[in-house]
Formats: sequence, C-alpha cells, structure tokens
Amino acid sequence: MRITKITHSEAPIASKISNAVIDFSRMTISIVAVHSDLVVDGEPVVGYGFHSNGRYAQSGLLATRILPRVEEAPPEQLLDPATGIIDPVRVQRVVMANEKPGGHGDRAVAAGTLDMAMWDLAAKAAGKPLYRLLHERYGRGGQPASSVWVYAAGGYYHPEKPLQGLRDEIRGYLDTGYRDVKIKIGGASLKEDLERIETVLGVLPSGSRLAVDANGRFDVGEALRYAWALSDYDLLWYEEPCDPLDYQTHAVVADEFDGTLATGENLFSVPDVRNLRRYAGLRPHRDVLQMDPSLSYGIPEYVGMLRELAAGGWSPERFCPHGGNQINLALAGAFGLGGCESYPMVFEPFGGFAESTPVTGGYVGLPEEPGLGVELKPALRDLLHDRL
Ligand SMILES: O=C([O-])CC(=O)C(=O)O
Ligand SMILES: [Mg+2]
Repeated sequence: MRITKITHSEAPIASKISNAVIDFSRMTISIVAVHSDLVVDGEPVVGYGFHSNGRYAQSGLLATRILPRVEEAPPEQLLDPATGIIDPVRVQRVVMANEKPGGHGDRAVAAGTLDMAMWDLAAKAAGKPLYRLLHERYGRGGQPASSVWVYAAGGYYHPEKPLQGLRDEIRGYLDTGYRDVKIKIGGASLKEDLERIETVLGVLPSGSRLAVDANGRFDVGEALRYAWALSDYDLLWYEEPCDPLDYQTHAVVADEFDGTLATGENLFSVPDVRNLRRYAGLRPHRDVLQMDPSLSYGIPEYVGMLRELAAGGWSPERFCPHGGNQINLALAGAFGLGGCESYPMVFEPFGGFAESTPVTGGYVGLPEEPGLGVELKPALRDLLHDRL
C-alpha cells in the first residue's frame, strides 16, 4: 500500500450562534483526504479527516509543514511492516519530526486532522470499522462497546432565538432520541442564564439531565458565583468554568462545588493533562474529561492522555470527548469511554453519526462498515468528495 496523494481544503461551518467567548460567524475547519493505491471493489481507498468546531482551518500548517513531511517520507516510515498497511502511529512520528515540545495550539489541530484521515484509511485497508481496529490495537481484552451514551450539545446564544427557541431546540433533541442535553452559560448575566437553565429544566422529562458550559469565560470570582448558583440544580455537569490552563482556579472551584465539573476540550497534549491531574484538584470519581483527539494531535496522543490520567486514578468511564463527530464515537466504543458529545442540529454535516444508527434513549450504536464511517452520512460524504 502506498499513499498516492494528500489533498486538503477548508469547509465553512459558520452560523449565527455564540458561546460565552466566541461567535461562529466565520468558523471554518480543515478537511483532508489521503488517497492510496489500494483498490477495493474497483475503487481506490481514501481516508478522510476533519477537525472539530472551535478552532479554525489549518491550511497553512498542513500545506507547509505537516503534509510535506508525510509526502517526503519513505514508505517504510509510514507502513506497519507486519501488514503493509498505513500505521497512523508511525505517521505521527513523521509529522512531529523537528517540532519542539510545548506550545500545543493550532499545530495540534493540523496534526489531529491528518491523524483522523490516517485512521480512516488504515481501518478501510484492514476492512474493519475503526472502533474495532482501535479495540484490537489498544484494548485490554473483552469486547468493545456495542452502543455509546451521547448527549445533545447545543443551547447556544442565538440573536433570533430567545427562550421559546431554546425550548423548541431542546424538544427537538428529545424527539430525535436524545435523553441528556447541554446548553451554554456565561454569555449573559447570571440571572438570564438561570432563566435559560430553568426553561430547559422545564422541558426535560424525569431521567433527562442538563449540562452547562461556560467555555472558559470566568475568572475565579465569577466561576465561584456561578458554582454557588448552579448548586441549586441537579445538573449533569458544569463545564469549563475558567481558562483551561488555569489549574489553580479549577482547584478552587472543585473545592466549593459538589456537583460534577467537566473540562479538557482545550487541553491538547499529554503534558497539559498531566498538569491538570497534578494541580487542578479534579475528582477522578466525579468529574468528566473532554479532550478531543481531532484538536490534539490525534489518537496516539489521546491514548497517552488516557494512560497519563489512569496513573491518577481516572478510569475511561470519566472521559467524554468534545467534538460531536464519528472519531469520538469510535474512541468511546473502543476504549469503553463514558460517552461522547453530539451536535445533532449544529455544525452540520460534520456533527452527528451515521444515518443507519439513530440515537435511541440517549445511546447510539456503532456502525460495522469499514473505516470511520463518513460514507454513512451522505451530506458529509458528498462534501468531502466534492472538495477533496
Ligand atoms: O462552543 C464550543 O466551542 C463547543 C464546546 O464548547 C462544546 O462542544 O463543549
Ligand atoms: Mg465545551
């Protein structure tokens, strides 16, 4: 097997929504296709990758550093010698050659995007769904999960969607099989945010739970003011109360807030999560970790994060990756994670899962087709085919 070419482009995922710190009016993502000379059913096998919302497209980094390294590498540096199939872990070493430690920003996103495409390609070449390939490679025996808990992430601030719009949105999630939901906080006054929370709680049936996400907006005082107010509700979790790298503030909030805290979507490396483990005061039996491989160098780094946190007593059930896309579903199935995010109505066509596996009772099944499964989402497949 040989890589014949790698193509990349940008796709818009712009919308009128805002969280507490950014609006998505100019949001873009990178998309990548790794073409190979392997032919299955008369078609050359292609691996596709993209990254989650929240970070912009990484065209420059892909074009000038990441892709040339792979294109120039001899095949033996990229292939598994045992199978002759592309080995994403080897590819990652090639990608990270001549990169210094630290500064895990946009470079992590560019690498994570290519990594997704490499795993899609490797799984298609092996004729296996990605979650099974990952379970075989990294699992500790047993079986992968057959379904995964997912929650509907939305509840953004929308200029044309006050409380009635929020109510309708949440009802839409419940009607399409979701049980638990997440909304934004921190982009309005505490009073308005509490109205939003009470509006959603008024719609949720018993057994459904609400998470809230401040997107890292608050300083320590505001994070605590919200923590005390949120303590009155039985929330699923309170997410990113403060800057993702401000471990001291996490520790202060964790000390005061008896509910579940969630964070990690903006931690992009093993050293960052090591510091979280050491200094953020989070509670391995209560809190939730949301690192997202497509933003953070990809699956090899994610596996390192799981190991790093296991040393601090964190089990895979406490992990619930950000991103709402199929790579995180595959990870959750393979590693027995607690679940993963979903964006059923925003960030289309990148959010959500295969049409053949609808969400029921808050759980989604894992498709058995080879690869990541982008072909099982026709709108996503068509976009990737058209642009790459
Ligand atoms: O609004 C965003 O940037 C996405 C986000 O935090 C989430 O999905 O948890
Ligand atoms: Mg978040």
